Amino acid sequence: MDYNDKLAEAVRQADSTLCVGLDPNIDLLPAAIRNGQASPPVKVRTFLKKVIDVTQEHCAAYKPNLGFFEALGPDGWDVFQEILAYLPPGKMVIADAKRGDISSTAEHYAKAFFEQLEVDAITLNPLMGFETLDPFLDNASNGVYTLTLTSNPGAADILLKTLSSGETVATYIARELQHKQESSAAAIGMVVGATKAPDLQPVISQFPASPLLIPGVGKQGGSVSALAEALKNHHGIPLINSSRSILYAGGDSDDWEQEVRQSAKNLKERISPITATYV
Ligand SMILES: O=c1ccn([C@@H]2O[C@H](COP(=O)(O)O)[C@@H](O)[C@H]2O)c(=O)[nH]1
Repeated sequence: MDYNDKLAEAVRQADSTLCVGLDPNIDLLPAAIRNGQASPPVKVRTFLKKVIDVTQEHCAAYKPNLGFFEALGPDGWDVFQEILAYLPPGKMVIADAKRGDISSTAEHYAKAFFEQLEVDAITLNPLMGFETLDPFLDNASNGVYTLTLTSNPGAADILLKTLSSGETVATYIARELQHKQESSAAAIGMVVGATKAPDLQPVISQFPASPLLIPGVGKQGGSVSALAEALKNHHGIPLINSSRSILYAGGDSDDWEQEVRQSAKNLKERISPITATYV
């Protein structure tokens, strides 16, 4: 199935555009797991499986961020694979890896993520140029989310700079991605930050059919209502990601799983006016 069809089906099935970010920070795990005797990779595996159990009814997608698994050392890769295998069928799986390199290297990243790990999508960094995306784009069932206007303050350092043409770098990237989509089988999506909602419209309007991956609600403080306004004329399906505000909602409470479940449910409900325009 094409990436955009899989995405539409996942959103329809869950009646949700929520993407749960899987960013397992060993220091923030609930006390009941953190203080146990198991090794850090085992603790992370136990934690994430419980998170997946209690959030799956509320989300369309999961976004594991590779950095958190790599930080576990050699076992981290095994945990990553075990978690991928544990994710329920029908959920979109986006590897947040932010890769980007010359084509002979990028070909190997594409093989690793799409052929070995079999994720649905990967995040890519376009700073080395648009040809670096090519190795990821030959299969219609795959998606890529390209950093376009990121949620962090440093987006102002490059992505919000104005070019001599008068447009921002982010707007230029979005327009180039729209051109690239015309000759690509895979779906080309954009990563845009909810924290940048006031600046989003001129960017995403360059590529209105592009699926969007939107981090920045929750701990980064992005406003859901400002985001809804920015997305008003966008046709590509958005996935709205939150990681820490869901994963660590339970703190050290004995009932932490219920609080994680409730946090995912609450965010699903808050973004439901956005979801409603895509189901
Ligand atoms: O512009 C970007 C791109 C990626 N991220 C990633 O999303 C999550 C956000 O985590 P929260 O805990 O919900 O803040 C994290 O994995 C980032 O690396 C981003 O925040 N902004």
